[in-house]
Amino acid sequence: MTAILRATGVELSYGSQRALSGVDFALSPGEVCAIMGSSGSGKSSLLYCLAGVVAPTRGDVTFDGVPLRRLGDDELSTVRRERFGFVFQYGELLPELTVVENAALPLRLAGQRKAAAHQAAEEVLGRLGLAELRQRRTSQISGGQSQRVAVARALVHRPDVVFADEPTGALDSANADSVLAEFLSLARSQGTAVIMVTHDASVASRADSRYTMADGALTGRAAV
Ligand SMILES: Nc1ncnc2c1ncn2[C@@H]1O[C@H](COP(=O)(O)OP(=O)(O)OP(=O)(O)O)[C@@H](O)[C@H]1O
Repeated sequence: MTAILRATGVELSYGSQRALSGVDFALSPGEVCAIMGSSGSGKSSLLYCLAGVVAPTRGDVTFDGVPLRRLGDDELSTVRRERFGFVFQYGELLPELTVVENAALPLRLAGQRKAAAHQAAEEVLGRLGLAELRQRRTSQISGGQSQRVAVARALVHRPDVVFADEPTGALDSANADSVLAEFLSLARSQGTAVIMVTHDASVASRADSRYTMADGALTGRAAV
């Protein structure tokens, strides 16, 4: 199958600090992939390069057949906003907005009207068991609920790829298990590919494929 996202010979240096060296990577549409590795091995740096947040020092990242470095800033922002989704360790929600407003944000930023955006967001929130909290401000919900809202926001616009950096790292293990299961089940049901960075082997075990980063190189892959 043609890769939706591909890295070829990607290198990244921060000044004299080499973070990535010669990374090759390919993600199929709908594939769930986990990237493990010790602290400082380059996992977040790889995620940033793959998501077009940081430009590699050398090599190419290609999304849907187009090298990201050929895109201008506006085109790259549009790809990130409309074709990608993001989940971070602490949710990173906007506390002054309600649950449904947070979840609907990608659709509103893409120009969708409020009623349609909120309807789509409520459907996703319902699938994550959050329907009753939809009018609550996100400063007034629990950590597990916040992370579910972050998952809803990452998936609501049916992106091609979701980038998840320690998506359940801030949760206790019971909560982490259920949020992860709901996240991956929703992503799989809509054909969204996922790249998760994780320190947790049980999180990685739920992926279709697993890589390990060591010293800026991607050293192993095991497709399930
Ligand atoms: N902005 C930066 N400036 C300089 N060096 C950086 C910067 N960001 C990361 N690094 C360095 O690049 C290397 C890779 O860092 P990166 O954050 O990608 O690792 P990581 O595997 O995600 O680590 P962790 O699991 O601790 O989050 C490390 O040596 C780190 O110190």
